[in-house]
Amino acid sequence: MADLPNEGERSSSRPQFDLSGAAIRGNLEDKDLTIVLPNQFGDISHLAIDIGGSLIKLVYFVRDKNYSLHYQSPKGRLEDPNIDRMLGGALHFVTFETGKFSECLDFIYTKQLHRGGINQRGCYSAAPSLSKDNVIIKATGGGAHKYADDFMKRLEVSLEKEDEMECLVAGAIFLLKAIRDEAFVHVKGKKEFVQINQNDLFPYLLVNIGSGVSMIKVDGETKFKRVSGTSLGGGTYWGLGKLLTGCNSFDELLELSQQGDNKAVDMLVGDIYGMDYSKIGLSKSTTASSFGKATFENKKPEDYRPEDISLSLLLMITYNIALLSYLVAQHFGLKRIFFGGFFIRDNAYTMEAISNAVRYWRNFFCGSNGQAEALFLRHEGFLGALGAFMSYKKHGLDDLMAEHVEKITMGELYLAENTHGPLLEDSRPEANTLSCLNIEISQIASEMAKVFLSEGNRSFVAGRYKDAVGFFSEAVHLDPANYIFYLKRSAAYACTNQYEYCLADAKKAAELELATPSDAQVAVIQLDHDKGHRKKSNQPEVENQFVVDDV
Ligand SMILES: Nc1ncnc2c1ncn2[C@@H]1O[C@H](COP(=O)(O)OP(=O)(O)OP(=O)(O)O)[C@@H](O)[C@H]1O
Ligand SMILES: CC(C)(CO)[C@@H](O)C(=O)NCCC(=O)O
Repeated sequence: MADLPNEGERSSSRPQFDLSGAAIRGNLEDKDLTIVLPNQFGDISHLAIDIGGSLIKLVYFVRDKNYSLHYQSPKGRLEDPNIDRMLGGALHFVTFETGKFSECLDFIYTKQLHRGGINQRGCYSAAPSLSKDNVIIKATGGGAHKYADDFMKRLEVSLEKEDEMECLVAGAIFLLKAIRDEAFVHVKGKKEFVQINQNDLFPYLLVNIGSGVSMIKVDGETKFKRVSGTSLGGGTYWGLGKLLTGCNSFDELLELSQQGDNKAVDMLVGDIYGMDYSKIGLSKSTTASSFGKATFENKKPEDYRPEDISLSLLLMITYNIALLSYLVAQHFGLKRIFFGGFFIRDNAYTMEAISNAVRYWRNFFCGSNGQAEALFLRHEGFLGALGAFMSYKKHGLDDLMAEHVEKITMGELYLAENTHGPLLEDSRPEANTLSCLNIEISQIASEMAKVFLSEGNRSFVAGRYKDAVGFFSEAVHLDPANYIFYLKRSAAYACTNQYEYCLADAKKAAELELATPSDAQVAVIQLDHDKGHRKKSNQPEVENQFVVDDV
């Protein structure tokens, strides 16, 4: 087992990730993207973030004994205070809209992810006494630069910036090398998972369709170059779609496209020729000009159905990105094009359109000799965040023993009809992605406060009064209306000879506890008495009567 770092020594230099046995938790039909790391025994950094033009992506690790291959629970072992450090765990994936940045900060704060998170038993996964100066979070994307000050102000953490392209590449390589059932092709509406021979992975083209599009030629783990890009991206679909249809969310716009008929908006070859233009290989149903029909029809914008507009826009964007990608791949002689980014949104229609376009241009240019193929990744939108996560310590995937990386056989087919709906569903509500936006923060805060309360109690009983003050303060911060937390902190302050604070907290507790004033009032009297006593004897003795059971 890896040596454990000293508490409080949290820096960017971290023990190696143990990726052996890494696997996606759900089955192939699931949207659950949680990645289980069953053999991660050493300490591990808990949060990385990718702040893009449209979306913020979080990846965080939570230890969990259920995911440990080696975990046995003989009686007594659970009492080992170091047990948490020996367990495996899982990587969780969450997104927020960049425009709702403060909700993301609330989420991180409430879960205390910036301080190492809370483990299954409700304890800090990292050092509770962590010096705030040491706390860094790996971050990538443009927002890592733009929002660094906000992180410092709200969470008192520094963002350690990692280059966006490096992170995209590192994230993709991690997924392709370590995770089974990650990559797939889309054929006739179905996903077909593919086994990628690790010795034959490079070179490939990585096309990340975010707000804008980056095309990266990847020749090796650290050998890559951004060879092209286009501003015609996910932001264009969502931005134009919003303006033209009045939709309130990306998912609503995408949903509309499913009921759309692009022929109602697009000018087809048939509209121009009245027939196929077979000499150059264009059938009459081919789109000749996206949105072109509006030029000759005497209609107002509101006469066009939002469904048709959405589909026309979706096809316009996907076909053009696919064409550009194909041409770039062809130019560099690359046979695989991996498409990532949240624009894809696990949407069957989008993937089908991209795959068909790549196939069409491959046949057009190379006939049956063509090899270029479109591939997709289940963690499509999280490449950058995963890359940032991996960068805590340049992990060197080659160090992994080959037999540790599970190889996949051809996965079961995935039915494309099921690909709509929320992208990332998780059986546990706290690990949901977009649904996190609706999370009841105050309820979580109250639960978290109880966790801090019990940690405080534990420290108090163990005589670690300063730590107890820290824990009870966190509880007060999270749930300032609960008198118990002030009462507890008051007791802890008494033990550290901070009588002014002790009395102030006891009074606050009495003030809050209107329903059953007796507890708090007794405490004030008791503390007033203790204060006098201790001033005389100078002994930090406080009776454990204040350490009552958890609320
Ligand atoms: N809930 C959503 N809200 C907004 N956009 C969404 C949503 N779901 C999917 N998208 C699509 O995903 C795109 C953003 O993808 P992604 O998160 O990969 O890029 P980004 O990091 O925000 O952008 P960039 O890398 O260009 O800064 C949006 O432009 C939109 O097309
Ligand atoms: C600016 C970035 C890299 C930010 O992620 C992305 O949005 C992008 O690649 N846009 C396309 C820019 C261009 O090459 O025209």
